[in-house]
Amino acid sequence: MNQLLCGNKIIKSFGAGKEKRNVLNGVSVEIESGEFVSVMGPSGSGKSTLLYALSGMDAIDSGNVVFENQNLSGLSDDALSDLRRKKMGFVFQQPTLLKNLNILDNIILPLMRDHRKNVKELTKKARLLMKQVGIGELEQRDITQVSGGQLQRAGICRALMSDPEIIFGDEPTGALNSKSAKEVMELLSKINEQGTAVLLVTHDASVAARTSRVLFMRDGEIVSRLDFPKYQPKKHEERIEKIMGQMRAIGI
Ligand SMILES: Nc1ncnc2c1ncn2[C@@H]1O[C@H](COP(=O)(O)OP(=O)(O)OP(=O)(O)O)[C@@H](O)[C@H]1O
Repeated sequence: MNQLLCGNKIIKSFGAGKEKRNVLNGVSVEIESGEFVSVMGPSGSGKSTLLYALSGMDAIDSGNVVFENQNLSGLSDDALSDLRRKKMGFVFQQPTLLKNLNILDNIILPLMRDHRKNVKELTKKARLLMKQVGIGELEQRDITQVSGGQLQRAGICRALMSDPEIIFGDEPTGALNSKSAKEVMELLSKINEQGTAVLLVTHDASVAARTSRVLFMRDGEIVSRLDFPKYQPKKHEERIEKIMGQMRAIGI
């Protein structure tokens, strides 16, 4: 596999003067093309901050982030947002969809800037994705007229519109009931099997158990990791046990 994303000795602080505090303390992480990786750790350990640093959403104090051999800090703001729009997809705990647009328009909106003349093509693609994730009937619905799980699936369709190399998920199942969470994880697994790398932050060992590598964070550092073989449903509980055991062992 090829290296897709690499963070080297990332330091990120918040605040200034006496209030300044390092939230990432020299974290290094490598993600290969097509990998499925999760990040776990206590609240405040820096998981989301790491995700935002690796995706170029937040600037870092020192170290570097390299995506497909490009150092993100060497890119102009325009080039960086272009790269993010074309190569990265984002799925958040609460999908940031617009209330005055229906589901379909929300899904195609981010790419309208690149494809002004291709609304028809974008619509076709969005419809295909919606069908694949099981929300094909909902395109005209307002975002207030669907369930949390359906909304998250719409968020995933939006993230997939540009055929990204990687999807970043910040607690993508955090606001869902366990059934919807399981469905969303099945969907992310399917997307990963089709070749898209997925990096997600989660508090849920059952979510992390679907991934093939779990990174454990504490105080702004990756303190441990677990690598798993190809996912097998019958080994799910065993994987959860391993993850919980590792967390106990390192005291998080
Ligand atoms: N914009 C910000 N300004 C100041 N402090 C921040 C900012 N963003 C995050 N922090 C602080 O950085 C630390 C790490 O936050 P982060 O959100 O990365 O943690 P986390 O591990 O994802 O936590 P959680 O599991 O609760 O979401 C926290 O102490 C948080 O308060």
